Order: sequence, then C-alpha cells, then structure tokens
Amino acid sequence: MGSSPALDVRGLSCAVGGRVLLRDVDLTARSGESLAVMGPSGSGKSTLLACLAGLLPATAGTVQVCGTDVGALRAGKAAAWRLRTIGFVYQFGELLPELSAVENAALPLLIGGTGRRTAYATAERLLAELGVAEVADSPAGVLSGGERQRVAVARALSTRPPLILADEPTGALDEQATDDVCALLYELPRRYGTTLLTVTHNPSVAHWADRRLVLRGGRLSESADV
Ligand SMILES: Nc1ncnc2c1ncn2[C@@H]1O[C@H](COP(=O)(O)OP(=O)(O)OP(=O)(O)O)[C@@H](O)[C@H]1O
Repeated sequence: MGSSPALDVRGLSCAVGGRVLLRDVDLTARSGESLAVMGPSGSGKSTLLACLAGLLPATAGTVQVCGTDVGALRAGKAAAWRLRTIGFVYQFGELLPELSAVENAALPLLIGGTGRRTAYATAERLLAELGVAEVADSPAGVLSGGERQRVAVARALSTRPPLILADEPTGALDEQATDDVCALLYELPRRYGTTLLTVTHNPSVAHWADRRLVLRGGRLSESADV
C-alpha cells in the first residue's frame, strides 16, 4: 500500500440501466482522511460507492484503492481483496438477525479464513472498544438502532481495512444516536488511520468530515457551504 493515496479516482463515469449517473468524477483521499458525500436523492451516491468498491464496473476512468486498480481485479480475487481492504456500513446495520453481535462482527474474518478463536477474540475486543460489549451475545435482531450500527462498525473494522464506506449510516437513528455513531465513525481515521467516506443526507453528519463533496448531475465537487 506504501504511499499511494487511499483513494485515487480519475475520470470515473458510470451508466446504470442506460442512464449516466457519474460523469468524469475525480477524487483523491489520503489515509486517515474523512469525506462526506451529499447530493439529491437518486443522484448516484450509492452508485459511486459501488464503483469505488468494484461492485459496479466503470464505463470510463479508473478507481485505485491503496494502489490497487479496482477495475483490473479478476472476479475470483476481487471478493478477497474487498474483504481485507474495504469495510461497509449501511443504513440499517444489515446484520444477520439470528446471529449474535459477536458472530456478526467476526463474520468477515471467518469468511476470510481466520481461525475461530482469533476471529471471536478480535470481534469481542472491537465490540468492547466500541462500547457494546454487553450485547455481544445478544441476537442482532433484538438490538437497538444505535447498538446495531456499533456492531456494524465493529464488523466493518474487523479485518482492519484501510477504507470504510458508510452509506447513510445514521439514516435510521434519532438525533442522539446519530451524534454517538458519528463520534464513533469519525474517530476511526484518528484511531486507526482509516480513510472514511460517508454518504449522507444530513448536513450535521457531513459537518464531522474533513471534506464535504456534493454529487449533482453526475458531477462531484468539493463543497465549503455545508
Ligand atoms: N441496478 C440498477 N438498475 C437500474 N437503475 C438503477 C440501478 N441502481 C441504481 N439505479 C438508479 O440509479 C439512480 C441512482 O441511484 P443511487 O442509489 O446511486 O442514488 P442515491 O444518490 O444513493 O440515492 P438516495 O440518496 O435516494 O439513496 C436511481 O435513480 C436508481 O433508481
């Protein structure tokens, strides 16, 4: 990974269903930097995240994450690369409800081939660090929204990925839980050197980020006015 930027996007365009959603997008971010992407509903923010993660192919341009050209990854290698490079946090946590919090948090490690003892010990430590040790053995389906998001952050961090992509991570939370989850998320760059890119509709969430960007009409631009 060396000194490559955590994110280096050049001339990225993407069309979905015949509609161009991203046009000539450039974006760089360094390790430990936090960015927030805002923009109208349907403007392509989630599509941008999918392109950054190599889940959706670009129609033009390149995406490099920590020096790896995402578009050049072979299908068989992409999943393993994604597992160790990118952590995802979604709006509703997207945990497996029948599994306990600690089982959810350990999943990326288990899928990646880490032994059970190490995977569970890592997951337990992360849950403790994130303030949800007491729900470690509870089924994810009974957790509160705020607890779910903390477990989701633990899961995203479990493989120690250099990049976290968070898509409306506070969209389902009240004001207090939003503040708590933001404090947690935006601490990650400082604590672990993680690069954090958050998609949000909420200006107060975007306000936590080092840089704010707006996606409109397929164009991504820096915004100083949030
Ligand atoms: N697989 C797909 N096939 C066809 N259209 C799609 C597909 N995925 C997304 N779209 C469309 O692309 C547009 C952008 O979707 P996207 O989810 O990226 O927007 P968004 O900015 O994240 O929106 P929101 O803020 O409402 O979540 C939407 O109009 C959506 O319906």
